[in-house]
Amino acid sequence: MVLPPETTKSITLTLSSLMSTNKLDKKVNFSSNIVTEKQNDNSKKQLSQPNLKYLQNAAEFSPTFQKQLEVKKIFLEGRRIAPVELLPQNNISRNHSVRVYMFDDFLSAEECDGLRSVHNKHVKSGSTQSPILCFENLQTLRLNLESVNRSHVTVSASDFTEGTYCLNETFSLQVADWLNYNWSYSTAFYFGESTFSKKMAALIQETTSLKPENGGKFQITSYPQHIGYKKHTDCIEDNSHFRDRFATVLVYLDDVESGGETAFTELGIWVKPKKGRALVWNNMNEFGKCEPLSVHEASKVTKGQKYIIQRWYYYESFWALGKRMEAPPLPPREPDIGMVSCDEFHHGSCRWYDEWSYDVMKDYRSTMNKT
Ligand SMILES: O=C(O)CCC(=O)C(=O)O
Ligand SMILES: [Fe+2]
Repeated sequence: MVLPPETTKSITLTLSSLMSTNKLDKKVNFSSNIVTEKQNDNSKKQLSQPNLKYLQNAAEFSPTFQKQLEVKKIFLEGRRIAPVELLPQNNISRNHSVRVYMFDDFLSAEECDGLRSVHNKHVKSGSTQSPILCFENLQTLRLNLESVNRSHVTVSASDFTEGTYCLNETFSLQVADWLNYNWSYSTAFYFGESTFSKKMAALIQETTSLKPENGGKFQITSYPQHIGYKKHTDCIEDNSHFRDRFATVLVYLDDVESGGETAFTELGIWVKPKKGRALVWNNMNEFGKCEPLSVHEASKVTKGQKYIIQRWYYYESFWALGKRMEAPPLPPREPDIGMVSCDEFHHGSCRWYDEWSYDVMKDYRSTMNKT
């Protein structure tokens, strides 16, 4: 999916105070960890001046690079956590860098249950109001409408609230209804916000060599029945910079009754969700090039629900990576309202998020495109 919220480019717009991550460092108790900060009422905020401290910190930051994925077996708390390489099941030559590994029992049943429960609570409290819907572009909005037999609804750029790719609250409600609320739900927590985040980052480092400082947020996602996520790469093909997702770590937090497999369509690899099972793969090669063969999809859940936790590891780290940033001032919105972001129609799906990203803003995106 194309959603790089943890990018340094936003410094040209705003970004002021950053919360001290340690403030939220509580005991393992999962429920206290996810998004304890209330969203401010951004509707009245103007773009603030770039914060000097931020700019200084960002300028002084020296990146670390993650160019390899090296897996190994460990024993932890009575569990044997061992990698199994999943080999391409079609005739594709091995002349590419993508490696896919599976570890069963990566997380314990208690950890999976704790993460699911905190995610559910958080989604419930965040979805008391219908969310605002944001789209990759106008064409994505059109194609989404077409997919639910609403091609007769005429939409234009003026349907997006000024400065954004988001619909206003009333139109969001209408489109959400047409789309039948068909999306997955993501909640996030950040390194240092809990002892669990540190434990998980250390476990990943030990088993895969992926450095905690190259990791982004921890994202828990649930897929209701009939929902999946279309075929996509986690990195941006032909990207001109290295601040992109080198590797993905995904752990299934429960079994799924039917469907919900992660399918690497080009490699012919197909993985069934199983509670505690991790899937780890690289999306980019050692030279920082996005590998099209890493393309994958979340097949639709046909019965039950699916839960995963993911963390992306970036080829080149940057100062804002893995830090909870202040939410963007646009679009105007009620406090605590959720966001649904719909990625480019053919390479992504719609997903509800508990936090707002700068990606919804037009001027942010034009800055991204120019740099
Ligand atoms: O849920 C899955 O199996 C894959 C999810 C995924 O690829 C993503 O969110 O980028
Ligand atoms: Fe993905």
